Amino acid sequence: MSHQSLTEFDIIFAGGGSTACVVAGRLAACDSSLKILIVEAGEHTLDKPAHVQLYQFPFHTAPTSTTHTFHIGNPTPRLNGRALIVSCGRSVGGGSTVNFGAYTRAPASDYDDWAVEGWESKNLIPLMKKLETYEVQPGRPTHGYTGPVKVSPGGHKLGICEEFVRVGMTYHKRPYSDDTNDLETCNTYSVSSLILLPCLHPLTEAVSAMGKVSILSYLSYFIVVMNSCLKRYIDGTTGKRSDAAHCYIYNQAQNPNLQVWVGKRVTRVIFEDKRAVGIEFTNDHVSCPDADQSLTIVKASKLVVVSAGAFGSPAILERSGIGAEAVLKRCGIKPLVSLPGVGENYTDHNVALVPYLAADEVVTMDPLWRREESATKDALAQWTSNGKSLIASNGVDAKIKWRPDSDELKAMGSAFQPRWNEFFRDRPDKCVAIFSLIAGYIGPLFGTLPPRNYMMASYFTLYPASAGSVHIKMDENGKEALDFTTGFFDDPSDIVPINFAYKKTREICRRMPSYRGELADAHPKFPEGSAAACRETSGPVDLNAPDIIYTAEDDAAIEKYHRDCVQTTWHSVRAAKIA
Ligand SMILES: Cc1cc2nc3c(=O)[nH]c(=O)nc-3n(C[C@H](O)[C@H](O)[C@H](O)COP(=O)(O)OP(=O)(O)OC[C@H]3O[C@@H](n4cnc5c(N)ncnc54)[C@H](O)[C@@H]3O)c2cc1C
Repeated sequence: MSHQSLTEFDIIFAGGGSTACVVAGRLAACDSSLKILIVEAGEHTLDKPAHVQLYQFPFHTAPTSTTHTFHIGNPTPRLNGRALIVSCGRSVGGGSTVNFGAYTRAPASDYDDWAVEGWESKNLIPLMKKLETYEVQPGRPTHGYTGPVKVSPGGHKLGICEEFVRVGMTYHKRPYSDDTNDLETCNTYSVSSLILLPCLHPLTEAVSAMGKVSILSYLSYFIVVMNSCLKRYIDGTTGKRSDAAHCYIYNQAQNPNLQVWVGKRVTRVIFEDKRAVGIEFTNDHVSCPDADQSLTIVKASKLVVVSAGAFGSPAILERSGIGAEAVLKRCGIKPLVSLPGVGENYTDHNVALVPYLAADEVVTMDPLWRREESATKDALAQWTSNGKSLIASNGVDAKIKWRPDSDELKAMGSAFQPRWNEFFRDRPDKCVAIFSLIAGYIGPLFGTLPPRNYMMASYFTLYPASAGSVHIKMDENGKEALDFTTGFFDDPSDIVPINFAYKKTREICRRMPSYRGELADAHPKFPEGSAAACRETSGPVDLNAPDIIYTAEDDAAIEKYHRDCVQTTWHSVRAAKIA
């Protein structure tokens, strides 16, 4: 889909990622006479297995990948001198074609907090419904049933993830909920689908450990769980990823007025006075390494939309003379509009992925992620025949949107209390972090580990107080570069829930039947003789086992570990303020 016949358009989108595909696709479907151009740095994704098969998402993050753009942050003492690398999608459909495909909606209060008329949750829910076909359960008031984006459980039931939920509900004493994406529900465990029936032991534990309401919730888990699942952007019939490009653009291939130019990097927006009339672009050096870098202009009569994501959009605006005067001056760019917010307030979620050893007999994603030929062949055969199998899975089938209770808040100490009081306490739909289990290993030791089963505890904070920035700068050779400050852990309260989450998720994992110990090389380095020392074991501890007691030295090891290892959740936002 790249008819390069038109030379002048009504509307041009600078950047062809998730947002651009939805908006351009809807405009084209509404009025097919509109001449619309999407200019994208990356390549087409139409029907490419690497994009439509969800299990392949970790392969895109490899350092040699051309479907991600890698941005190197400035080294910071908060991360023990590390220069954190944050990547984002680079192809038609952007992040939606390479991401984990996890269906996670924000709570209603996130929208209401904007306090912008017309953008309250009550006005946005109808649009969210219009977007999706929620294949999971009928008749849910905040979900949609006729939209192009399919939401389903995906291909396979991962029992190991259900262990995480079952232990979480009993040991961590939180109820079960089958829908944590209704814009309200929080602090409940949710699971993929039932494999394990409750044995008497955990049920008895639950009865003694919980109040009456929790017991009812626990019981309801086993009643509703047959229908429930962690949801994914997957078409439940075909088993293919349901991304913005396939759902909004590629399905309009018959419309010659909707054009997508790939391998083109937008340099700036062209203005006449203060009216945007077109864009300037060149060949993208990653997609087309041998092509010339000459500049071309294409005109738009009605609108130019800057839709290049959290990194691309501020850079295009600044190159166009829109931004903070000091930044523009440093780069020798003539100012057009002074907008100091451009490139400021950069935020991302802070994640740690902590590996554990898992039993030989459980099903994990490891054989597929290790690209083992026979496992992949079998899974592909099943997926081709009925859209099911691990090919349509991301390996993440269990999670809790976690809010600390009073004991946990106390255990976290005073450093988090002001943030809790000011931001979370009176907003019960906002969680502090998401804990989840990944059925397999996807960390930096990928490819070097013995071929066995792994599982990873993943925890990321949802509302870090720290913020960074993304600007353009000139390097010592006079070439444009990125001046990127992640801001991670600049606010001292941000690391507190992360440190706590290590301990809590470790307690959950070591009670799971499939637990076989920690992958010690990728855990905190606890001092010699510490009770928290990590090791391989033959099985889990008892559900009632005492928690590990961490000394002050152990706590210091956990904090160092997080400063050394915390990474992006690839949820970069807020860097293209427009007013
Ligand atoms: C690895 C990963 C995992 C994620 N997991 C999830 C998940 O499970 N669930 C979820 O809901 N979200 C997830 N996300 C986040 C989600 O994908 C993004 O929030 C979303 O894609 C952002 O949409 P966007 O349109 O703002 O930007 P993008 O989708 O990033 O699109 C921006 C596009 O602009 C292009 N571009 C940039 N600069 C230029 C330029 N100068 N010229 C031309 N083109 C340019 C880029 O190549 C890109 O295609 C994940 C993201 C990643 C990367």
